[in-house]
Amino acid sequence: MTGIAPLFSAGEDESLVSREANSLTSTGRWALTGDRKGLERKFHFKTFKAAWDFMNSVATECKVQKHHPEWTNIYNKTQIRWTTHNPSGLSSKDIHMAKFCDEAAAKFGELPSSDATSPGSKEASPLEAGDCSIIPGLPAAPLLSDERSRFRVKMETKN
Ligand SMILES: C[C@H](O)[C@H](O)[C@H]1CNC2=NC(N)=NC(=O)C2=N1
Repeated sequence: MTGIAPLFSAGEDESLVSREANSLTSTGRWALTGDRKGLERKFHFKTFKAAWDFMNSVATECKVQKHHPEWTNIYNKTQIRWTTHNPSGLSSKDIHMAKFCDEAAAKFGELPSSDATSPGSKEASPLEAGDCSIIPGLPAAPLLSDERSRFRVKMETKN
């Protein structure tokens, strides 16, 4: 793969994590995050229940791995970012969880969706997809603290 190299979590086998990250991004589904410290992708399911069951199965593996996602869910779509907070960067746990997500999503009937591409693409984000959209144009995987305050501002300006 050409393209930008990840920033690895300290102590990682960089050539191994790099190869595995490349193989995940080469499918076109996972993308390196803007800060190069993580991988992210969207998952699209038929129903909210399927998305939620998928997230529950990922959550169970999170407990096993002691590793946690940055994610959002809106209706039948889930956007997930895997990055390691400490030490900061991309790690083998992120790779493991990304692969786990791909396998779990298939089990829960992930839809082949043109929308399930890298978040930076021009495709519609879950919020733009119209299903449960409250604020069109809000980023799909917001940093919670930022977006909560943006949400408040939006709500306040309505009154
Ligand atoms: C003690 C515990 O294992 C750590 O705090 C874990 C928890 N989950 C984690 N999840 C992620 N994504 N990055 C971490 O550095 C991390 N650290």
